[in-house]
Amino acid sequence: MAKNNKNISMAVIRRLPKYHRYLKELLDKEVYRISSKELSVMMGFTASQIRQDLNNFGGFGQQGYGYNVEELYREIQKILGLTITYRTVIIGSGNLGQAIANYTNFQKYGFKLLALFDTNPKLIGMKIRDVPVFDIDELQEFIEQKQVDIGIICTPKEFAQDIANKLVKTGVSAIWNFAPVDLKVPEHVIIENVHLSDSLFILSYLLSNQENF
Ligand SMILES: NC(=O)c1ccc[n+]([C@@H]2O[C@H](COP(=O)([O-])OP(=O)(O)OC[C@H]3O[C@@H](n4cnc5c(N)ncnc54)[C@H](O)[C@@H]3O)[C@@H](O)[C@H]2O)c1
Repeated sequence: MAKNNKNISMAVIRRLPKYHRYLKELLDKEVYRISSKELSVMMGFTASQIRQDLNNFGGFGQQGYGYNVEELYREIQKILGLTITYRTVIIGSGNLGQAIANYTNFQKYGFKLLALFDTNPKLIGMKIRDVPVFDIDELQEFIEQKQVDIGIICTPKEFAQDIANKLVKTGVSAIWNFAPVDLKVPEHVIIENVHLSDSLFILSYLLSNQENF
């Protein structure tokens, strides 16, 4: 059984999605048992790192047996909260908002998309897959009525703080922010930023510092 998840460090938590992904691949290939050494070769972590990480939430490894892939996968799903259904909305229904809405995999992991919002009359009234795009003026009432958990911000950065304030006011618990700006929200609201350009610039640094480039 998992220990109290609150005691697991964020450094370990940030590695869990990678464990989740690799274990899912193993299950898809009908591999049900794996040693920390084999996992380490696959994932590029040391075997001792893997043992340390997985010891954080219960001893799943058995000497001479390795890890039970299915049990470990289920436990990591539980720790990551992926056994819960979340109600989400997207604010900003342009390129990125629509791409996220069209990516059905998030639904499979329990992130239910209820609606998108925008200010552009050409988009309002449209459906992305089967999900409606509403006027931003309807955001507050919608969130309160449908008890939305997560607001996904895909607007230009100039509007992102104002949208975040609106989301906080309606009582959402978490914000997934794609606008390239650091938003200010009260402590009780969870915020996770995805700054794609930060990652791209690291790639640029590595590439431009490569010998022979
Ligand atoms: N497209 C990408 O690959 C990408 C990558 C990284 C980051 N981002 C960031 O994501 C955000 C969206 O990018 P995009 O390419 O989808 O832009 P986009 O211009 O295609 O879409 C933005 C949408 O937000 C809407 N909008 C503007 N103000 C609004 C408001 N107050 N309330 C509700 N909707 C509003 C616009 O009408 C538009 O439909 C930007 O901040 C961008 O920097 C995008």
